[in-house]
Amino acid sequence: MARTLYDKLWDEHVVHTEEDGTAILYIDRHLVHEVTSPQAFEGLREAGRKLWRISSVVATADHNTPTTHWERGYDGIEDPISKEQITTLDSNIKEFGAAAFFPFLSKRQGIVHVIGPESGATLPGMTVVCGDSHTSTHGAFGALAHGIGTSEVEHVMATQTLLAKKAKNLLVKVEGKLPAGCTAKDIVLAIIGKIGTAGGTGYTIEFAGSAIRDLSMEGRMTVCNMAIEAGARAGLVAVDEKTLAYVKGRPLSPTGVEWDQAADYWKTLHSDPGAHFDAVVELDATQIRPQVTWGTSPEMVVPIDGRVPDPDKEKDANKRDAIERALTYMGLEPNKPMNDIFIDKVFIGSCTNSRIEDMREAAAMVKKLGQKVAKNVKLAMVVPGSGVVKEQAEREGLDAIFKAAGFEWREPGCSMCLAMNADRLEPGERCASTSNRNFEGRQGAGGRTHLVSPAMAAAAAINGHFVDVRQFA
Ligand SMILES: CC(C)[C@H](C(=O)O)[C@@H](O)C(=O)O
Ligand code: SF4
Repeated sequence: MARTLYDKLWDEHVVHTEEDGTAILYIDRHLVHEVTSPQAFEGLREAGRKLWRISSVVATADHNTPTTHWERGYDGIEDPISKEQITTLDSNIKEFGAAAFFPFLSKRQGIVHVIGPESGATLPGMTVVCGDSHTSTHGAFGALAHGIGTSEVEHVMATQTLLAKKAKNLLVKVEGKLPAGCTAKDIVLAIIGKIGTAGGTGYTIEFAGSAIRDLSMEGRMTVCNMAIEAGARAGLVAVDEKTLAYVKGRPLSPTGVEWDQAADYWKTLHSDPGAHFDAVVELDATQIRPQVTWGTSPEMVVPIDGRVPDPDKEKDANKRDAIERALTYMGLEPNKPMNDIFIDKVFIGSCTNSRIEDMREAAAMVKKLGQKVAKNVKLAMVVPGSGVVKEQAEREGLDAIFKAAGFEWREPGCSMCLAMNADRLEPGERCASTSNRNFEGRQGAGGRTHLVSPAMAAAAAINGHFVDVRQFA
């Protein structure tokens, strides 16, 4: 029978299925970070258990790590809770072991969803879990990847399996050539704008179509990263030659005969012709414009040449309330053109957009505009997703472009994506951010977040307000 990519990955990992559909799924890769692992390790310790398969664990510290003053070492971590989470991860990995550990200050440290693919820990065909909702990112490799809760983290550590129920299949097809100036981020924001943040609930989304195939692996990761913001726990892209080319030669990738065998199998990881999807959504890539969120949910998004919505034009009372609440929080007037919105800060980073291609995209825009960060912008920061990305960007001279224009070039980590470290918005501050969540208080209490692509963020930094980057393409 013709199967979807999701069906294939599921079938390959099911150990047992109960009559009610609850299944036991074998887990190949367990990514671990400092926020959601302490209680799980503690649980193992209390029960006198070990990791079921040490070689499946890859760990890093990312959410709490500072992005400045690494020369001060652990003393540079000012918040005591942050420091404790980071040192606890160090001691847990020392006690329990891991296939690879990239601790704070190490060269390959970085955001878990950046270092997984980068180190070859994420491979096609795997089941990948992590106590983190943006684990969906890894689906870009044709891997079944999703976030799990802390008690599930302990379950996977102890048994290498997870209790799960199969989701339905949703195909999101994006066909056509993306206009110049538009990026993977604009594709995924446009998808969420269309289907809403609950559109993917209960589904695993396969992203397909020529516009997805045309994306680099970095772009596909950006799209899958936000599958969770569309309500789906997992997003997928079929394996192709780009997937194999990205994976080849990574530190944890197979080599020699094992590579050949794996690659033969990986090439089968696509939906069969005629496979059944429970729902299909289609988007015309040629119609996509640079996207900017105006509200407090990723679905509250419009194209840059659009306007802040007017609640008076909304007939549905609940939706009208939601718009009004969001506008009050965001401090925005109805009908205001998006390109008239001035900003206070710019954050280029996060597991959505902190890979080398994102750094290049932002730096290219800065170079093209040839000016400094606008006077009204108090802080424009670029936070590479990992030490490896940072090093590569520096080899290419991207840091120099940013610094010359007045951007701060920081150390890797989650940073101002969710403000668990010292990087945050002050109440009322407005930020152009390349991250994935614009919830109230996400980047600091009272902070106002607008989600955009790296090119859009860079152009906003220079102009002091949002601008349509298509004019520079
Ligand atoms: C801290 C972690 C549990 C959380 C997540 O699950 O996604 C964080 O990474 C986020 O982006 O909100
Ligand atoms: S960068 Fe942001 S979204 Fe990604 S894992 Fe870190 S906090 Fe979560």
